[in-house]
Amino acid sequence: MAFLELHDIRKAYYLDKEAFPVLKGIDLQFSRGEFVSILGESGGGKSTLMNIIGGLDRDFEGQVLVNGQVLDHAKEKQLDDYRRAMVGYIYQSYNLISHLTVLDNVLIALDMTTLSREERRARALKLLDQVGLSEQVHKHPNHLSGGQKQRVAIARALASDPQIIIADEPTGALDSENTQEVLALLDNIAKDGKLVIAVTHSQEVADHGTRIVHLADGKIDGDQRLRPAYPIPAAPTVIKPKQLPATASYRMAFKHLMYNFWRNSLIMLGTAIGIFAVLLFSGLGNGINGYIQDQINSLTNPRSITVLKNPTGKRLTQDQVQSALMQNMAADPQSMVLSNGDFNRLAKLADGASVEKGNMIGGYRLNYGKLQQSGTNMTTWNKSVTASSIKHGHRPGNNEIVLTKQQAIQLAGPRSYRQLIGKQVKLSFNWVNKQGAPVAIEGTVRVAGLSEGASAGTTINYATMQRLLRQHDADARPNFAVFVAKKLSTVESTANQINNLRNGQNERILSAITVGSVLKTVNTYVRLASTILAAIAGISLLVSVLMIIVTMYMSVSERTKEIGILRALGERKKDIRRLFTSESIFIGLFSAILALGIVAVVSLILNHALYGLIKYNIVQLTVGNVIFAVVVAVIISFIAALLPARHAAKLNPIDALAAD
Ligand SMILES: Nc1ncnc2c1ncn2[C@@H]1O[C@H](COP(=O)(O)OP(=O)(O)OP(=O)(O)O)[C@@H](O)[C@H]1O
Repeated sequence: MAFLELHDIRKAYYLDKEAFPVLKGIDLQFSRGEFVSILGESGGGKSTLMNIIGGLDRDFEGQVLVNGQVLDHAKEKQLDDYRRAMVGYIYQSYNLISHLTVLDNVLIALDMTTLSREERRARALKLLDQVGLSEQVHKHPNHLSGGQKQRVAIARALASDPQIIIADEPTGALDSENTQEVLALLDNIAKDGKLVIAVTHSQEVADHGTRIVHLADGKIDGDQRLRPAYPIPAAPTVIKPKQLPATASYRMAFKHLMYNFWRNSLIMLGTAIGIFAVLLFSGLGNGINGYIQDQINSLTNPRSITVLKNPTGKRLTQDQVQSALMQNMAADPQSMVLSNGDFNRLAKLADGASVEKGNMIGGYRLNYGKLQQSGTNMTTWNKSVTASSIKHGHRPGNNEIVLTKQQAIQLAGPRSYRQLIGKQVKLSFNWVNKQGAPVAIEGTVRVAGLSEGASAGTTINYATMQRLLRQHDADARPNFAVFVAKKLSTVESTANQINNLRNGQNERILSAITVGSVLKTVNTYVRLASTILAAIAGISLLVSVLMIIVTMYMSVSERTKEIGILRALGERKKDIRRLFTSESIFIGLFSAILALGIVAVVSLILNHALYGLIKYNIVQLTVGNVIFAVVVAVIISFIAALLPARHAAKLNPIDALAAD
């Protein structure tokens, strides 16, 4: 039984539905140990026949039998396995992969065998030594002569120990000396018991083989045996094939990335800028949010709830409470008075650490020497105010007041405003007595400190305020309360309870103001700003994605021939797809690392530059942000590569090999 049989092989190419028959019924039988030369005029169909024998062409009629088994050319997977296990190719134009070294070019065929890493390397080096290239193994193909390139191709074709070697014009591009050497190598391969089929135009080359088959007009018109086939060795070495492992694709993708290092660096830089924008804006979002919280918390104790009388009886929003308070405080101060009953009810609420009484006045005047200043709101010092809101001096003790920096500047001038601390100022305001008649209040207080910042306020010692009011026979009953919760987590629910306290007429009696609800409003704006920033970052990320897509498409068209070579070696569509997706994932991953580096430097600079101004690190990246950026980078680079990789995998191996 012949090792390889061709039965009635027919093939036509179609141009606008018109058939151009190239092979018109080929019947041939080949045995191992033969060195067969296929001769014929140009365009006679020799390469077409080789593609069919080599399992690259699936579109033909007739049967190919290997070892008595029909090769089902309808099944692509079976042909992949056949090429991987059985066929080694040698081409006229060598078809080496330019970005791999000589050694790696041979190793790619060995990646699809069950040999261990060391065995693969040892075999590749041995084969390169046999073809006389042991000194050149670390060179890239473009540093070799034509003869040397063809010898690398022979070593690669032999690497996985295939039984059939197909050589399409193997000496076509070589001088006579190299031609002789290559022919001797091919003869040696046949001597090892392999089937060598070489296509040639040259009678001289054909005469070196054991048999010449002549092809003319799509048919065999001569089959001449020059000498007997070589005997087959008793126990041939068998190297078992296996499918390409994923790690081999990753390795190759990485090597390609490194080979085009500078070009890829630019692409990675471009992608990194997109990821950097995402990271920076997330970090800024965190920082601004944290800064605002910090500012508010430093001015106001977050566990405190300011409680006011609700003169409307209805539910009020925080804004309504503020404006109702202002109106009532001016028009009818007594409507805002909190009764002992109110305080008792507050004291009974769960989770209360303390309930404090406070007085708040609407309009007042301050006099220092000849200068006067009027203010709109002053409260007694209470637990909702934190000591850190006082930037100079200290909290108001007995007979003391804390002014805002602005007030101090108006009273003492921008240069010497701080010297106001410790000085006496005259405080005057209008209030009412218990009967509701107006009373003018006047007293002298010492400036204890100055508050500064967005929510800086004027505060006076509670006992001092009480004394001032009583001295003038004014109504000294408290008009606000400060409830401090034990836990931050219950502040909002307690505030709700306070808002829901009702009198006998089922009217709401109190309104609660918490810093949490102020924070909520602020956070809404911060979130809005963050969303806008995220959208900008998203756009730059989209540009990055498009860049990767374009790069990958360019890469596929540049590497079309390589795709053909890999398919001829037995790689599956899946392997080709993975080659490109993994390269893209590497780009994404390295871009993310680069972006992290850039954002680390930029945030360091920004934080350093702004710290002096705001005493806060304005860019704050969390581990979550970093993980998110890396994951997003990997996912988008994978998605970006899907279409180009699919396109690469779908290429017809014969067309890919024919690419320039
Ligand atoms: N993909 C294709 N589409 C259409 N026609 C094709 C295609 N490939 C080959 N042909 C035609 O089929 C014929 C046989 O081509 P083939 O390459 O097999 O010839 P060949 O004997 O190897 O020629 P050469 O010795 O010049 O390489 C030629 O006329 C060629 O133009």
